[in-house]
Amino acid sequence: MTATMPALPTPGPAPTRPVAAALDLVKVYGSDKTRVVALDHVTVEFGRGTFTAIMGPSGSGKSTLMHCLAGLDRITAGRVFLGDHELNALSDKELTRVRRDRVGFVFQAFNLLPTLTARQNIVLPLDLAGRKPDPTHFDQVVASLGLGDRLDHRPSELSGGQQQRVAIARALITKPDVIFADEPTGALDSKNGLALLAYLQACVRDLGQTIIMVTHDAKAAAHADRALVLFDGRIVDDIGRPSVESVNAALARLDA
Ligand SMILES: Nc1ncnc2c1ncn2[C@@H]1O[C@H](COP(=O)(O)OP(=O)(O)OP(=O)(O)O)[C@@H](O)[C@H]1O
Repeated sequence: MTATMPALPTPGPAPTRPVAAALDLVKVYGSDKTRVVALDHVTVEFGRGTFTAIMGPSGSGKSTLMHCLAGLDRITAGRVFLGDHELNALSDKELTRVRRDRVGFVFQAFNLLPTLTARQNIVLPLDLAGRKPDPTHFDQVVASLGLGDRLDHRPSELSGGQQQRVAIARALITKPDVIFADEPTGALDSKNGLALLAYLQACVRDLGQTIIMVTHDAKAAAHADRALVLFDGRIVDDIGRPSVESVNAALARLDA
């Protein structure tokens, strides 16, 4: 089932056609005494080919927002759009297919399958969908990540930085509408972390990829085009061209 994405007011500079959006999104966990409002009427849109960081204190709703936008979690109220789909209107089966075909994921723990080679891990989402990789795209992704001579290695034979690059190649291989990255540099040293962030920026700039990244790290957020700050399930700041200073100042205001 598809639906037209409504026009939403866009804060920040240079709006592009949105590829993901939440409209009056509410997510409640539990009931009665255990009831938690994790997202409290969130409205936001993400332009195609943009790189957004989601920040905020622990428990502010960052992961919940990412999971709802990615179709990993069902919403309580409101609407969520991804590509041509209104996720809340899809059956579980349709949602699984959209997630598999239209979304890429990169996690802090690289989540590679240990018994598969790098090559097999990269093409796994296509295998699961019964699709063959486009050889040109495969070669481009592998070359741009410098993985050409590592394709027959298993994850245990790769460094942390190389494993995370395999995870990014796996996320890129389906040409997804959005890549969701959850603390992608969390398990890397600062040199590998910076290299990874530079690569994510290049994916946005050169491939027009859309990336939404949850992070606690102001330095990581400063690599994005935009930083959203969440607090108590609401978006309280929306910073265009974030710097370490502007992000830290926004977080400091939360304590004031
Ligand atoms: N499955 C769940 N069941 C019940 N409550 C949940 C569940 N998942 C999240 N919550 C609650 O929802 C709120 C938002 O959680 P969320 O994980 O989205 O925050 P976060 O900003 O990602 O936090 P962190 O930075 O610590 O990862 C929190 O109060 C959390 O305890």
